[in-house]
Amino acid sequence: MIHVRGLTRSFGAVEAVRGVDVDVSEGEIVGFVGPNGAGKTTTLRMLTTLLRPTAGTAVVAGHDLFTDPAGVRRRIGYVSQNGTVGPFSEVGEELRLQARMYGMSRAEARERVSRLLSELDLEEAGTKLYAHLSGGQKRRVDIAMGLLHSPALLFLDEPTTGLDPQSRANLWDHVRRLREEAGMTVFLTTHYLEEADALCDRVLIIDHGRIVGSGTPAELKAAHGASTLDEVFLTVTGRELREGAAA
Ligand SMILES: Nc1ncnc2c1ncn2[C@@H]1O[C@H](COP(=O)(O)OP(=O)(O)OP(=O)(O)O)[C@@H](O)[C@H]1O
Repeated sequence: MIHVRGLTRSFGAVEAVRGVDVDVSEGEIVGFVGPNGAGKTTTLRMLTTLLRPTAGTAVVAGHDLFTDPAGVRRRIGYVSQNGTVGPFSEVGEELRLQARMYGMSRAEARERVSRLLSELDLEEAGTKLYAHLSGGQKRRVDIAMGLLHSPALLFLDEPTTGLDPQSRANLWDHVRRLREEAGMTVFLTTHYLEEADALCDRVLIIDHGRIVGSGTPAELKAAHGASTLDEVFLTVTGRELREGAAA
């Protein structure tokens, strides 16, 4: 679903991403972790066609990132940290409007949105303003927005940041269900290593623009003689993720 070699992006003298290789298979949930400024968002923005790489090759969801970015966009969903729904938009209406922009008829849009709202336990949220929802509901609405066109591959940028533990667990249940019921491939960034450990099939660790660790959580722990991913992270980056996050 993702095959990337040597992906690179500089901003002037700053080498944000320095030759990253990524392979993600269909149906995998892959966690992308790293300290602040490590290059996660830059990588995500490149993989989702929002930022042009300086170098590298990449096939994302079956389309070449460089020669067919529109093909990539048709098959992926991207949920950014900020979301895209206006605070004073009525959730259902906004989703239906967006569905119409994807070319659905009025009836198809109504059907698609009501199905997504139901799948994401958002039935009650449909008639509310986005600003009036809980943090967890907002994140699920953001995800619904990213799923309208039934993408095969979903990118989530820190989907659980700022949520309380219960809402985080609930969100993860939904992410897992997307994979189980729709066969969705999910590539996400997170600052919570215990979540990545419990929920990701594989984890990629990026630091200073390079991949410094990759494998299943079990493989990573075994390779570093660690009992938690936090310990692995400390070993490969020389610091704790939360320290990085706070910095
Ligand atoms: N538009 C830009 N112009 C200049 N430098 C940039 C730009 N975007 C990112 N950078 C730099 O590139 C590096 C990687 O940033 P990036 O946002 O990808 O990191 P990150 O891992 O996503 O961090 P965070 O966890 O804070 O979101 C940083 O040094 C950052 O300052």
